[in-house]
Amino acid sequence: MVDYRTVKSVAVLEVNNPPVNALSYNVRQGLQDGIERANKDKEIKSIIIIGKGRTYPAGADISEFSKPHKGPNLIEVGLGIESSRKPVISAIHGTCLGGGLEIALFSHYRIALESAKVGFPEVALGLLPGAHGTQRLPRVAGMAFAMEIITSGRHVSAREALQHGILDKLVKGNLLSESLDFAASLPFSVPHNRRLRNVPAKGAENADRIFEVALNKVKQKQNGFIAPINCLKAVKAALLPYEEGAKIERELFMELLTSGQAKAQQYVFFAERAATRWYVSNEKNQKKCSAVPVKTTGVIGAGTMGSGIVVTLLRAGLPVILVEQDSQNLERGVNMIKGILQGSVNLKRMTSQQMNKCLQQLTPAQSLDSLHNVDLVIEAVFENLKLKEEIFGKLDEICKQQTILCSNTSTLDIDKIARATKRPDKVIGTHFFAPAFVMPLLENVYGTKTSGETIATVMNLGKTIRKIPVLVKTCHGFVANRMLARYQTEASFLLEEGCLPHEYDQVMEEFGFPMGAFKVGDLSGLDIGYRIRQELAKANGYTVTTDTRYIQGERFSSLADKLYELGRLGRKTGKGWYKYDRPGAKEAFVDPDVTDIILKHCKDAGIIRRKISTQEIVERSMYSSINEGFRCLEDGVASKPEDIDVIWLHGFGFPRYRGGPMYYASTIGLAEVYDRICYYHKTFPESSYWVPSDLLRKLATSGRNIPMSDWSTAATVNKSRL
Ligand SMILES: CCCCCCC/C=C/C(=O)SCCNC(=O)CCNC(=O)[C@H](O)C(C)(C)COP(=O)(O)OP(=O)(O)OC[C@H]1O[C@@H](n2cnc3c(N)ncnc32)[C@H](O)[C@@H]1OP(=O)(O)O
Repeated sequence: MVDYRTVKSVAVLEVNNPPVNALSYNVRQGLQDGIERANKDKEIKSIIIIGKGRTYPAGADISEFSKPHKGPNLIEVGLGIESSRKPVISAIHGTCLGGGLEIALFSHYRIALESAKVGFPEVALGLLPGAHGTQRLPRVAGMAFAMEIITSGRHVSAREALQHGILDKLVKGNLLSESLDFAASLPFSVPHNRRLRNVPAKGAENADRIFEVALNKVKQKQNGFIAPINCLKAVKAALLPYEEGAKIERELFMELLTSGQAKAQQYVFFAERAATRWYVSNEKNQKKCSAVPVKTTGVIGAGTMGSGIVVTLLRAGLPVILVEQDSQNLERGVNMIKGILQGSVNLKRMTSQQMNKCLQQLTPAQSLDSLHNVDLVIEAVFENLKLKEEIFGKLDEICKQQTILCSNTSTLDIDKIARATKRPDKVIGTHFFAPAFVMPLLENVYGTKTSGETIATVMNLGKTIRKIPVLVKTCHGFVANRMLARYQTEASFLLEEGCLPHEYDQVMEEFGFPMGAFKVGDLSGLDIGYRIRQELAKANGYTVTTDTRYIQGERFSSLADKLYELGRLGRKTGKGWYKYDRPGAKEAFVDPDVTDIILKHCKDAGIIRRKISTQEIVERSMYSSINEGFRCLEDGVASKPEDIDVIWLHGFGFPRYRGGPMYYASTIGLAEVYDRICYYHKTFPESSYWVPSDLLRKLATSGRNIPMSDWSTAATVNKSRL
């Protein structure tokens, strides 16, 4: 795991633990042994630590955090490096992160390739840099920079790291030979100030103010997370004598390590990577199927969704033909695209040149015929099956044989859309989330006949356009909207039973969502849900009015439709579940008119309102969704619980420190979740979604604590084998 060799009078310790040279037990042991051996060897004058392959160590081995500790810990290894009598140089390339950067800061010198990145991403794992990183970074880069880097977890370019004193030298070309030259230029002994423990933290004079500013920022931006706060406290402790600061860092680290948040965030790290791996059958899976190249694309529909998708494709360097029949709508769409890109320039996320390059790749068009030669088309028109079937039928005639046809539908059956073509193997759903140029999730939806090649291509496309692609099977609403429907329905029933929109939203925001369901409703527009309900009614042969209380025996709340019919469409009209200073404004105010509408609605329907507890709001919102999540696993619509969690984290802003709804259920305990679902089923028999999922029942009553990794297989085995 650490190869030891000598080059003239230099010992080279090369970490060899692919893919990212994580500091696993064997690596730590190898580094400790290597430093000792080099110090004992009279011929050796200096020591270089370097990574083999793509990177310098990118951090501790995250999978070891949940296992019993083995071998020397990172601090022991680091202290061994610092106390080495012979100078130790860290030679950095790739991503030098977390524990990797700590090893570099224990070293006496740091030299790096210009392309390297350094950083402390521990905060994203619910941790702090617990091997003295919080004590050492302020000693080279100052309190303010250390607080910013450690609480944001951002990757810092080598150039910026050099400017802030984290690196001593940048080099080009061969890192090892440059490091050997550097080593040859060093004195034989280690100067006092090259051992960072001997250096005071920079910025001590303004430390209190820096801390307060940083604390306010994390409270605003990372509300609910405990790690950023502990990170700040630990960095502040760097003002104390070294041993005292390190002791405080240790206490704050242990507090985090044993917290539920760190466990959830580490689960998310692996879930995000697992979600991009896909398996449908022995023939259709990631290992067997290759993506076809996508060099040219088309998007149909220049509305908000279509324009957002175009921006995402352009930003990834893909040329796009945007088709919209109506010239005014096309112009509006192109202006929207320009506006979004200009916004990125204003925020310094891209340069004007990059924006112009993107715009050169955009071809507006009014006829589908212009798509005849593209590799992949994404249809993003209004959510109407007939319209989509018509468009896919035409595309099938127009596009070359190999073109992959994607629908940005959020609910409709991909098999039905595919049947409108003679190439169902090349038809797939690509469900983007609004705003498409911001939201990281891409829910890819395969139909019965979608080929493995088509799936591989859109999963690959997801990565190319910097989204997190998750694969699910077609059904009404797929995973995201199928589960969300339960969440939203329960929210509307809770209003009827006793909550007000702001009371509900406050509870769910305290749970960790960035916005409660009613603020989200106002943001998306109440007309969207209204149209979907009317379409659904039409398709299923019933009518919905503001007096409707039941639909086909199921309880229904018409409150949202009442607001719609009063012209309260949300932010865009300045009135929705809340009121706003003006149309388009962001700040929501409680509106007494809405309270009156709700109270009258309840009175007319004969509903006696009651006080509803926080626990009931959270349980009904989350457990109804979780029950549906288990059904998705049961039906094979989702292939693993991680996929569901990633969909909620990146599609709906589920709090990362709770892991996702399925992980959250595992922390509550499936037996408890199942009991409460049974209780709500008994209490609300007119809402059939409370019928407990068979899979959940099997898992919850198995008498064993079945790990999440076995939930999907449990869907296919009978109870006796559980
Ligand atoms: C008393 C003792 C106190 C001890 C205190 C210890 C304090 C130190 C803590 C830490 O160091 S925490 C870890 C900090 N580092 C990170 O968080 C980096 C995480 N990794 C990444 O951000 C990325 O992987 C990357 C390095 C930027 C590379 O990205 P890329 O997209 O190229 O590859 P990935 O698909 O993300 O990863 C490839 C492969 O490697 C696995 N992996 C990556 N990092 C780690 C890790 N630190 N530990 C274990 N495994 C890691 C990742 O899961 C992928 O695996 P597969 O999915 O391919 O199986």
